Amino acid sequence: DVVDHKALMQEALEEAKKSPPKPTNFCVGALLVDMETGEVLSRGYTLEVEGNTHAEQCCLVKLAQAHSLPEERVGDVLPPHAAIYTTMEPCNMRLSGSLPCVDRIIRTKNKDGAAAITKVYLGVKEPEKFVGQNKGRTKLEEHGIECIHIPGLEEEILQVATAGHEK
Ligand SMILES: Nc1nc(=O)c(N)c(NC[C@H](O)[C@H](O)[C@H](O)COP(=O)(O)O)[nH]1
Ligand SMILES: [Zn+2]
Repeated sequence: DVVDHKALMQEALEEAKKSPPKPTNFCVGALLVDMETGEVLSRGYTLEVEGNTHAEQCCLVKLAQAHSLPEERVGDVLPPHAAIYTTMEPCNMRLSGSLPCVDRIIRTKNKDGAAAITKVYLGVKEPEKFVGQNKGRTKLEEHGIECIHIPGLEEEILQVATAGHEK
């Protein structure tokens, strides 16, 4: 395999550590990667981009902005096999009511209308603290987007993710 999944998940965790802790969300880090070359196309962490933004959302919007595109058109500039590495599985519902990352990932199509992001690598499932069980993986799989758990970093990912929560 040309890419080292655990090394990329570790890089996503390094992004998560940059996120300002908050009691009402999780500190998450994410990468957007070209699966054929292993090149990191974009990185993001929770709240990096102004507004109440998620790590996966930041990856998408930063790359779109770099090409003067709206977030929903980022697929235009993605390679045929892009993947997201996120320390926590993409959200499927957000207490703020903002568009969940599962929907942002699904709507990202390339020029011929196919899903531009075909794999999601996740470090941990979302703890059932804010929105109960996250059914996002099922929804992604229904849209042909494979979700793969990369084990080994769970403890540190959760420690970083909940840094803003009262002990
Ligand atoms: N995958 C993921 N990436 C993130 O960057 C992030 N913050 C969460 N967090 C999921 C959690 O369910 C939501 O943070 C709460 O539901 C509050 O919703 P808002 O974040 O305020 O929209 N999950
Ligand atoms: Zn999200």
